[in-house]
Amino acid sequence: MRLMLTGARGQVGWELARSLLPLGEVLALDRAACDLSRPEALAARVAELAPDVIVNAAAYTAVDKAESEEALATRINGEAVGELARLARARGALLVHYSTDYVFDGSKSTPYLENDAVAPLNAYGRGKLAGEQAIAASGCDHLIFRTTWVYAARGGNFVRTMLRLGAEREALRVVADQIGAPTWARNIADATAQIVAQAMRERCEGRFESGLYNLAGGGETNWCEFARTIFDEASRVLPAWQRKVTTVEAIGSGDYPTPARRPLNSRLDQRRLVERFGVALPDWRVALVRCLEELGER
Ligand SMILES: NC(=O)C1=CN([C@@H]2O[C@H](COP(=O)(O)OP(=O)(O)OC[C@H]3O[C@@H](n4cnc5c(N)ncnc54)[C@H](OP(=O)(O)O)[C@@H]3O)[C@@H](O)[C@H]2O)C=CC1
Ligand SMILES: Cc1cn([C@H]2C[C@H](O)[C@@H](COP(=O)(O)OP(=O)(O)O[C@H]3O[C@@H](C)C(=O)[C@@H](O)[C@H]3O)O2)c(=O)[nH]c1=O
Ligand SMILES: [Mg+2]
Repeated sequence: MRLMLTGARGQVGWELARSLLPLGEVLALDRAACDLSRPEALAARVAELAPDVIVNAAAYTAVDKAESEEALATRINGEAVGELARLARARGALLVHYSTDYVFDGSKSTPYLENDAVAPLNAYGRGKLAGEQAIAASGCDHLIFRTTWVYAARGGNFVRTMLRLGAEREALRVVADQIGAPTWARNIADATAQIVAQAMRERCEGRFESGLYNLAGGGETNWCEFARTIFDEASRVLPAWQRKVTTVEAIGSGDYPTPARRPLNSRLDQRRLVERFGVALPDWRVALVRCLEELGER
């Protein structure tokens, strides 16, 4: 089996490049090798690589910057995704893609189900929604995983930002009214590999059905509690990390102005994934400790 992987140097892409290895030949492409800001160039790349599966881990993920670059964000997260989907459809390949909790406005009082009404609050969310819709419209065989609050030992993410700030400053202010579940990129990648293996068997047997699935860490928290947990666990398992922060003040979103609005409720109900694939990601605290331990081994 030939698996074309885009965004191979991103948080999820980096982990996928390893997790997908047992499935076949992984054709891992970074931004230079496959640039989604040029959708018109994708057809030649796909023809050349002849993949059975296209795993799209590339995305424009700078949420605040997207407010002033919506056209570019939407070209990458919407138009290019539609082009990949049409190319997958034309050659009978399976498309695996990731989307986000930011397709929702966060006004629901319980965790979001896959078929809840979407209403993105920001440009990034609108572009990601356009990508989801383009895939559905293409008619290709696909799996879309909506994930949330992704972090990893490498790349730009909240955990690494907090480790940096917590070693520099005595006091931090972090929003406590946005709730969700941190998700370790490693867990996303491992779950993806297991699910793709199952999906390819189902396709051989002619009983595969495309679908959209929530895929997020277990449990729930808010950004402030997440930050405090990062500091407590890092103090315990990362001896080389010099903790300076003593106070993490819980604030409201209104006290932390950003260009992009963010949903207050980012919780994604995991039941559909469990029922269809028997896959559930570990509790966010367990995954965080594993990731920090790995950072400490470097
Ligand atoms: N990060 C998060 O919190 C969340 C992410 N997601 C989704 O999960 C998926 C994976 O995200 P994640 O790994 O966290 O994101 P990252 O930002 O870590 O990685 C994205 C990768 O895409 C690459 N990229 C950016 N622009 C282009 C382009 N024009 N052409 C090709 N590649 C490009 C980046 O390249 P370069 O390294 O050169 O910048 C980077 O390697 C995405 O679909 C994202 O929308 C969903 C919910 C939460
Ligand atoms: C650095 C910092 C952030 N914050 C807040 C801002 C924001 O509400 C929250 C998290 O900050 P981030 O910049 O990591 O948030 P953000 O980049 O919006 O994270 C999102 O990324 C995209 C790609 C997604 O798809 C989402 O699931 C989500 O993970 O913490 C503070 O309150 N204090 C701080 O010191
Ligand atoms: Mg971010």
